[in-house]
Formats: sequence, structure tokens, C-alpha cells
Amino acid sequence: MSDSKTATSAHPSAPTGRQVAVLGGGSFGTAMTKVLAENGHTVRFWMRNETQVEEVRTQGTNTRYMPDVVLAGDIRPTTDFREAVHGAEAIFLAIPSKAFRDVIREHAAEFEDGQVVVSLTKGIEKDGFRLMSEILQEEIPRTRIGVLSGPNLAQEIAERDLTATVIAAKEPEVRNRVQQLLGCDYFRVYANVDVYGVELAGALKNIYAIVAGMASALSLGENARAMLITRSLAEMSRFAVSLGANPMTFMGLAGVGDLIVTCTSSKSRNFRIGYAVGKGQELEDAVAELGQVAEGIRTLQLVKDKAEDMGVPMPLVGGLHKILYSDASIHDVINGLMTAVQNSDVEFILPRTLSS
Ligand SMILES: NC(=O)c1ccc[n+]([C@@H]2O[C@H](COP(=O)([O-])OP(=O)(O)OC[C@H]3O[C@@H](n4cnc5c(N)ncnc54)[C@H](O)[C@@H]3O)[C@@H](O)[C@H]2O)c1
Ligand SMILES: O=P(O)(O)OC[C@H](O)CO
Repeated sequence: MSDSKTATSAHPSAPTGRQVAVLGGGSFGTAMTKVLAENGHTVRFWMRNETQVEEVRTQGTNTRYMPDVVLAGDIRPTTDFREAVHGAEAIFLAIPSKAFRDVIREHAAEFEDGQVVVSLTKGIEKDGFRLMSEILQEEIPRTRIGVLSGPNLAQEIAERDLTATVIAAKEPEVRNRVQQLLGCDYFRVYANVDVYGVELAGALKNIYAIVAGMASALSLGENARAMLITRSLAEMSRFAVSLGANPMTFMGLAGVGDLIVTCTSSKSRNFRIGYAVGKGQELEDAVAELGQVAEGIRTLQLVKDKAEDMGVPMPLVGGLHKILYSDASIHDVINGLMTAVQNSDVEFILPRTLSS
């Protein structure tokens, strides 16, 4: 947290009588709980660790994940899943992608018909390349599903820094409800119907944040950073469009917005992993030191395989994979990228003609 700020809660708004649930007691679950509680809603906050529940209940803190944050309002931490979701009009899931399906499957019977269930998770499942909304659709089709994604560093939201996000859902009622529940004077919620594009953008940008962290560690310069972010956008939208996403989604907050923040901020865990590796640290050591999830590492492997299967050129993904898993030197990979065939800038104007 920056020195000049405190993340103590504002006086919560008057109680609204609305009941919501947040599942997952890490950084983002804590930040979203804080927003919802400050907005006057009753928040059932589910996590698996009883000690953490006790700390939230008695101190209003979650020091393992957000050491400087004090929570206020009607927050009911619990390890009891049913108690958390029963009667909640909206359920927000901040569980890492690796555990997402297991948690939902184990508790599928506890969700109620028509409940609004919103994934906050920015990752992809290994088997079948499923996004979290697809897992929800498969495991709990009785519910109404949405996805929230955007330039949303948990720490800044907890500090009430001005932030915007995107709720993507097919049903207008789901979009409207989430906008009402979460929106406030420091948190704006925009709407989109391209669920797949919004969700895939959130997962893909984590890969490029690792690359950007490395570039920062090597002091490659501001021109290089602009090149990297822009070519990342070209690459991730090329991949997503080939899977059916709307290219215009990548012009929005969930696309270029999230890419910018994650590729430029040392508050991003993915960026920090790239920075550490760029400074010479082993990947496993960097991950262990972080102690929180950096989804981009898993996503990189899955996207590389999928892109190769589909024949979609992704030179930045390929280059990062070589650095992390084939012992290629960062300088050799950069040299390879810089001397590859020079292709078109915006592929929607001048189509890419070569596969390099
Ligand atoms: N932190 C952010 O700024 C941020 C912003 C937007 C989206 N997200 C996304 O939210 C998701 C969660 O991220 P985070 O920042 O909260 O991660 P985190 O590492 O801070 O916390 C993860 C939480 O998930 C819990 N968890 C892990 N496995 C579990 C299981 N099997 N059952 C129950 N709980 C389990 C952990 O105990 C921990 O409380 C990620 O997909 C991330 O990309 C994070
Ligand atoms: O800390 P990261 O790298 O997981 O990024 C957090 C958010 O996704 C930024 O929008």
C-alpha cells in the first residue's frame, strides 16, 4: 500500500437489506467483500481457513492477503458453504482457476435455482481449455452466470482508488443487478454481452504481464514497453477472435484496459513474477516468494498448446515459454523476435500474410 494512504473502510452506506456472497478469502475476494459491505449489503464471506474466518470476524482484517486493510460493514465470514450461499441474490467467486471446478462441483447442490453467480477468476482450466463461466454452465446450469473482469488491482480497490470494471452476461437482469450491487463513487461497472471475450481477455493478459515484468527488469525502455503492450494486444485478440470472441471487446476495459494496468504495475503478481525472472531468479523461487496466485504461469502453457493446435501465430507466448521452460536466454529470444519477418500492424486493416 502506498505510504500516504489508508485502506480503512469508509463509513458503510445505510444497510440495503440485500444479501450477497463472496467465495474465496484471498486478495480479490477481500477487495470485493470490502466494496459490497461499504455499499451497505450483507456479505457472507466464505473461505476454507477457520483461523482466517476468526480474524475477519474479530479484527476485521485478513492480514495474510491484505495486511493494511480494515473491513467494516455487515460482513459474515464463514467456512460453511451452504451458510454463505443460501438466499444470496448474487454470489461472487474469487477462487483460483486451478481449484475452481472442484469447489463448484463439491458444492453444486447448495446453489439455488436462478441465483446470479459471477466469476471474478482470470484463468483457464487445463482439461478442455474451459473458461470459468463454461465450468459454471456445466456444473450449475440452474444458475444465471456472469463474469467480472477489467483493470482491477485488488490493492487499489481496497484503497478506494478510482476503478472501473466490466460485467459480462447474456441476461440484462444479471448485468443490471451486478452494476447496482457493486457500483459506487470509486467503482464503476460497465456492461458487455461478450462473455467469452471479456473472460478470455482477463486470462490472456496475465501472460503478457509476465513478459512486461521481464522487460522492466531489463530496462528495455519506454518505446519497447509501448511496442510490447501493443503487440500483446494484437496477439491476444488474434487468438481470442479465432476462438469466437468479439474483437471490439479488446478495445474496452477488459481488453486493453486490463492489459495496460497489468503490464505496467508492480502491484500485479504476474508482472512481479516476470520481473523476478528477468532479474535472474528461478521461476519456482519467484512463485514461492510471491505466496499468491499468478494465473499467467498456468495460462501460458495452455495457450501455447492451444495456439499451436489451431495454427495461430503467438510469438510472444512462444518466446516466454522458451525462456521459462526451455532455458532459452532472454536476450536470444528478444533478438529472435526483433529480427523476425516484419508483418502488418493492425490485422483488421492489412491482414497478416506470413505466419512468423
Ligand atoms: N488480486 C487481484 O488483483 C485480482 C483482480 C482481479 C481478478 N483476480 C483473480 O481472482 C482470482 C483469485 O485471485 P486472488 O488475488 O484472490 O488470489 P490469492 O492468491 O490472493 O488468494 C486465493 C484464495 O483462494 C483460496 N483457495 C485456493 N484454493 C482453494 C480451494 N480449493 N478452496 C477454497 N479456497 C481456495 C486461497 O485460500 C486464497 O484465499 C484469480 O483468478 C485472479 O486472477 C485477482
Ligand atoms: O496481480 P495480478 O497479476 O493477478 O493482476 C490482478 C488483476 O487481474 C489486474 O486487473
